Amino acid sequence: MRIHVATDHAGLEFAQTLIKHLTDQGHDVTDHGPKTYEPLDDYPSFCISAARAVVRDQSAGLASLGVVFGGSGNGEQIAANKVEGVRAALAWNTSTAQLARQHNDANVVAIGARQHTEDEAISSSTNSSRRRSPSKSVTSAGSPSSPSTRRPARSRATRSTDA
Ligand SMILES: O=C(CO)[C@H](O)[C@H](O)COP(=O)(O)O
Repeated sequence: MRIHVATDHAGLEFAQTLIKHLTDQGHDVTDHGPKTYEPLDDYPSFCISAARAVVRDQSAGLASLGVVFGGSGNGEQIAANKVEGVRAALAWNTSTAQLARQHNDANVVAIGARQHTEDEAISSSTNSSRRRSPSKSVTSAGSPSSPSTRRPARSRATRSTDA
């Protein structure tokens, strides 16, 4: 499957980890940037680029999905949804990622890198690439975690609403 990934500085390491994971799984991944850490970069252009690519691929009959990362995922979802033909869902656990595919036919998933561990984000991204199937089986995969561009994951009880 083709998968288009975009982020900003807040999700850069998550995005790079996911890209490696998906590439290792045999997916055809396009990185829409940013490629390097720039604390003042902003997410809209990256996310819109990925969203447009998903629509372009799907219009051509190709299996294609998008994943956009940010600190919260909120702005990234909003930006992606500006593109006609995109149905971007904010996933905050594996269940909401699955439901976004099963009930909403989402073609882009937005994930808040500062709200999750990398393992959670990869699980949500991986599961969001699966549409309703007879078995409804899901898998998740782990990955090494690197902390330099993200804040540590907090427990649900202490998690704040910052992006
Ligand atoms: O989640 C986001 C938008 O929804 C951005 O990643 C977040 O706002 C970036 O914040 P900062 O510039 O303070 O690192």
